[in-house]
Amino acid sequence: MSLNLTGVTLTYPDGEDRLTALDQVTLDVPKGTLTVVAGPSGSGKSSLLAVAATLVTPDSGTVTVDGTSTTGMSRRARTDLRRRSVGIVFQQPNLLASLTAVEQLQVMAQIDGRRPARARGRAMELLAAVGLAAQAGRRPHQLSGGQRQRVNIARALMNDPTVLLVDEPTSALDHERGAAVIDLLARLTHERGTATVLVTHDRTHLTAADQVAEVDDGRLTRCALRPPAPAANRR
Ligand SMILES: Nc1ncnc2c1ncn2[C@@H]1O[C@H](COP(=O)(O)OP(=O)(O)OP(=O)(O)O)[C@@H](O)[C@H]1O
Repeated sequence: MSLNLTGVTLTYPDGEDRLTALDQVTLDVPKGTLTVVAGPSGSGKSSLLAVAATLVTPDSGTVTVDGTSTTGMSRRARTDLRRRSVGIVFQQPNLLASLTAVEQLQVMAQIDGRRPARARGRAMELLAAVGLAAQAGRRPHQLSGGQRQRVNIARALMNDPTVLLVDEPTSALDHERGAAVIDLLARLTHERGTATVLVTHDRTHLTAADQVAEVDDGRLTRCALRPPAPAANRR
């Protein structure tokens, strides 16, 4: 398993009381599979993603990323684990206005102290993987919303993460472009072997999932792993 949550409970302060955002959530996300987490607004989807990203420490339960339990880890160790093993795609691409598509990716490698020439090669390879090789020199304002989200996804893959966490990536896109982004995420997950968690309120995205997890009021109400399709049918 590349990502495992076991008995995770997370509460937030709520006046005199505590609000339970996640209630005893247990979820396994194997490598090379796409888990779609669906649920209504306020059900705990973003909280689940924040805990899985090790950005928020749960009150109880364990989070294991790439075989490493995060229980009792220092903040520094969690940051290192995140940089090494986790890619995060936020809802809004948050691209830097002055940088070209390829530079958006290279910046990630520079932060990690990798060699610029190698980083450029990897950035170009990833842009090609998301269908944007020809747009590598364009700045964000010269790209469509769907293309910007593709750059965002490619950027999250720069550190070759084992775990890919994606928060509502299609909220700013029309249905057709949104579906294309979800198909892309499923393909990249299978090709690159990431353990991917996609959070959405759009139930049409469930069809792309290898595993469907439904959250309601902080509880996992359904979690079903689909049998893999015959090899010939998989893209
Ligand atoms: N920082 C916080 N402090 C207090 N309560 C919070 C905080 N963040 C979230 N909550 C509450 O925790 C619950 C779960 O919120 P969460 O953001 O995880 O839901 P969600 O399913 O992602 O919702 P949405 O689809 O609207 O983004 C909600 O009741 C929310 O109000």
